[in-house]
Amino acid sequence: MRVVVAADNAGVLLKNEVRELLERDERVTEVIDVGVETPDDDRAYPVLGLAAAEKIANGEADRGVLVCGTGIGVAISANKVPGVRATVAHDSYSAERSIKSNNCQVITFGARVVGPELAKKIVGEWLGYTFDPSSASAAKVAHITEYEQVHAAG
Ligand SMILES: O=C[C@H](O)[C@H](O)COP(=O)(O)O
Repeated sequence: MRVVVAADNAGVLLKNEVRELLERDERVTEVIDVGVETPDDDRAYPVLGLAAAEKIANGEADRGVLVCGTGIGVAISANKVPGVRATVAHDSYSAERSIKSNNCQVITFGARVVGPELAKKIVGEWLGYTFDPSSASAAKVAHITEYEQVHAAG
């Protein structure tokens, strides 16, 4: 599994901790870090969230972990990229259902909301979940995709 990570300056320290976790996880074949790398880089969260989501949309990454102050801004941004489903998930159950119900490729965290140990525990669990395309949830996700395709810009 190839995982893209990104954060703004509010989330960079947590993102870097998650990146180290991912780099040690045998289920992860590649970690792509689109930044920021340090807290003095003040590029805004949409820049990073959109860049990461585009890696998924263009097939360079399978999943993403994005961090900002709340997790909300990067989730909104990532969801603007066609084909990408992203959500903030600060608890195990939501993280699990984000895959099994919603086939989200992206999980987001708020570094001002959740501690690093909880976030890393959730990421470890999240890596183990897969979406079942034959499940009852598949048609619901397909409804979103169909809307997106019908209303695609351009
Ligand atoms: O959702 C936005 C993030 O929490 C970001 O890190 C902080 O944004 P703000 O500076 O606009 O509050």
